[in-house]
Parts: sequence; C-alpha cells; structure tokens
Amino acid sequence: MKQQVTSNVQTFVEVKEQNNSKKRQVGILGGTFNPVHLAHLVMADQVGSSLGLDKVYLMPSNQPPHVDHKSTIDYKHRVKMLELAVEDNPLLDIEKSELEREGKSYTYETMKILTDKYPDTDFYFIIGGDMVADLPNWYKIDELTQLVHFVGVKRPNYPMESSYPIIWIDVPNMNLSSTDLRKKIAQGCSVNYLLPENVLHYIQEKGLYRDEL
Ligand SMILES: Nc1ncnc2c1ncn2[C@@H]1O[C@H](COP(=O)(O)OP(=O)(O)OP(=O)(O)O)[C@@H](O)[C@H]1O
Ligand SMILES: O=C(O)c1ccc[n+]([C@@H]2O[C@H](COP(=O)([O-])O)[C@@H](O)[C@H]2O)c1
Repeated sequence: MKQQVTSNVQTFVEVKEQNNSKKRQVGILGGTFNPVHLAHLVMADQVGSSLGLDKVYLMPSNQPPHVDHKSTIDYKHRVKMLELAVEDNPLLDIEKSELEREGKSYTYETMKILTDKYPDTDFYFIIGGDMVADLPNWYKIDELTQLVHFVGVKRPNYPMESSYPIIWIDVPNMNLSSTDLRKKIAQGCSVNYLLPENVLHYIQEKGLYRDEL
C-alpha cells in the first residue's frame, strides 16, 4: 500500500489519535555526524517543534549499516561536537547507545532495545527525504515500522513517496553535507556559519579533517 501524506498538522493529529497521548513523544535523528552541521540541527529542532515532541535525540552511529567505505573520525570527537552543538537547546539531546554496541548500527536492533527499555515512549525516527527511497533495503524494515513512526524531511528533487507510512515535514532546505564540510576544511575554505561556532572552534583546536579529502 502506498501512503503519501502531505499535511503535517493532519498527519500528526492522526498519529496522536492512534497513540496513547500520555506517552512521551521522542524524536531520534540517527547519523554519522562527521561532523554535525546546521542542516542536522535545523531538521531536529524543526521536526521536534512541528510535531510537539518532548525531546529529539541526535544518535551517532558506530558503523553506518549501508556504507562500507564510510570511514569516520574517532567517535569521541563526534560525540563532543554533538554535545557542544546541542548544549543551548533544551529540546535536543544525544542518544549514545549505538556507540556501546560492536559492529554495524542496524536501526531495528537499536529501536528494539529502546522500545523495550522505554515502553511509555512513542518514537519518531527522522530521516532526510534522500533516504526514504532506500528504506526497503533497511534491515528488518517491516518490523522496524512497527516500532517507530518514520518522519521524512522533504528535500528538493527527492520524491515524497514510499511503500511505508511517512510523516512528511517541511524544513527550510539546506544543500549541505558533512562530506562538503570535510572537503572545505581540508582545502582551507571557510565553513563559517555552516556549523555552530563552538563546534568549529573544537575542530580547529583539535586539527580535525585537515587531511581528509
Ligand atoms: N542538508 C540536509 N538536509 C536534510 N537532511 C539531511 C541533510 N544532511 C543530512 N541529512 C540527513 O541527516 C541524517 C544524518 O546524516 P549524516 O550524519 O550521514 O550527514 P551527512 O551530511 O549526509 O553526512 P555525509 O556527507 O558524511 O554522508 C540522514 O537522515 C540524512 O539524510
Ligand atoms: O538499519 C538499517 O538497515 C539502516 C540503513 C541505512 C541507514 N540507517 C540509519 O539511518 C541513519 C542515517 O544514516 P546515514 O548513513 O545517513 O548516517 C543512521 O541512524 C543509520 O544507522 C539504518
């Protein structure tokens, strides 16, 4: 069954009606965050506020499941940058459980652990619209859709359709990726305003990404 939902407000009302409204409403934005940038923070904050969530957790992966060649810097740096990035926003926090597990970070396994641990919470797993088409390839995707609501952040040139139910949210578009930032830093180009100032200071102080192209 294809489901395409275009009205955020209506969708959220429908979802709320299905759920026990006494439950805590929590968003999870999974990613590599190598490094975290403004598009991540804007999407987490906008989805949290649009859906009236109690909290949105940025969840760094240990090893992203689908990209074998994606090498990242030490997770301690990625976590520190996330901590700096969310420190002034009470809506945002960090979920570190994937870093405690060896191997690939399959979202089904993580969400199974989290939903078992927090039965009084409804989880909203946030992904960029560019990732929605890949959902059929995710590990145990049918079981995963029983555990979380997927939230898709609209992106230009990516279709808003899926064989899975998606809550679509409009967020100001930013054509920005961690890959772009790493390249710019390695080339000595400015990344001012593309990530929080305190994160930029941390990158400079530790000399991160200078050699990575
Ligand atoms: N500019 C953006 N707009 C909307 N969603 C984004 C954007 N950048 C990343 N995302 C989403 O954020 C999540 C985490 O992404 P990730 O940490 O891999 O960042 P990235 O910038 O895509 O990194 P990389 O360039 O290293 O692949 C994914 O769901 C991805 O689709
Ligand atoms: O579980 C899967 O099969 C799966 C496949 C692709 C991506 N994910 C998750 O989606 C999130 C964003 O992935 P990425 O590669 O853009 O960092 C991150 O939390 C990944 O663990 C999960």
